[in-house]
Amino acid sequence: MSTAVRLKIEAIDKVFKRRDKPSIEALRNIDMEVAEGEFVSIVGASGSGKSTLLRIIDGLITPSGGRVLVDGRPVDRPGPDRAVVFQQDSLLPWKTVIDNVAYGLTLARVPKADAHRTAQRFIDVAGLHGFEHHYPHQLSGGMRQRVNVARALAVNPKILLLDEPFAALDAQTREIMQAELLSIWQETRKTVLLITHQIDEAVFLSDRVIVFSARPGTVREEIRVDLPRPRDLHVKRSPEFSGLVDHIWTLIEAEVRAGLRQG
Ligand SMILES: Nc1ncnc2c1ncn2[C@@H]1O[C@H](COP(=O)(O)OP(=O)(O)OP(=O)(O)O)[C@@H](O)[C@H]1O
Repeated sequence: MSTAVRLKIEAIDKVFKRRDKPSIEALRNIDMEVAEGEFVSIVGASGSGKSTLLRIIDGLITPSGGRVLVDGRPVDRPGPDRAVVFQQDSLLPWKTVIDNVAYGLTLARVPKADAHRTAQRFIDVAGLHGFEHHYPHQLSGGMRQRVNVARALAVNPKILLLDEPFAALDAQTREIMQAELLSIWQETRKTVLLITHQIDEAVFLSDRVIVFSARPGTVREEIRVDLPRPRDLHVKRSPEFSGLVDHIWTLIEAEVRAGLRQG
């Protein structure tokens, strides 16, 4: 595996200033790296600043201190090198699947035939072959999220940022989507940073899991996941898998209790 650093987070702090109310320190001195082609997840208690960090990486929020580097170059605004998938799908309801997936390319003035060819490739990768001309309302929640992932990949970003992409799905669909995401990742080998509340999801998908402390979010621990790849859902029944999940659970539980004591 390549060890080139694709994403570097250097000493990121974030304090939200609020009118007539105390400021909120969301993140404190976050340092982390994601290698090219690596799949990394961040887990942590609610309010530990995970989404804030993802938005800083995407360039939607300005940090109070520190910087984000992609391939060694600082970034401070959204750009085509980073694509985000959020919990709620952001598909255009009046456009078909293929036009939704091709949308970013058309905005970048890629000729329609080329845009559709690329879109078709990622529709196939995402297991949506045959649904190209459906509209979002004709699809299930899981399928809509696959369209979102296909759309994010179609613009060929260097980094795919996933913010709780399956949180709105039921438990069974969510498990299937985890396996689908893994096969998409195995095929494309994108650099991925995922935020999730589900510890088992993080362990199943990732090369590394980063556990955040309660607010202000700091890196509490980094856990390498050495489960063999390619993985399928059966790996969740292995003792190694359960051991990792238990360990992360214990860390987060301690943070949640510490957070509750702080109020
Ligand atoms: N725009 C904002 N203005 C003020 N406070 C904010 C703003 N955005 C986030 N916060 C606060 O910053 C802290 C971190 O929020 P964030 O959403 O990043 O946490 P999170 O770890 O993603 O939480 P969750 O897991 O519940 O989604 C929270 O206390 C939140 O209320």
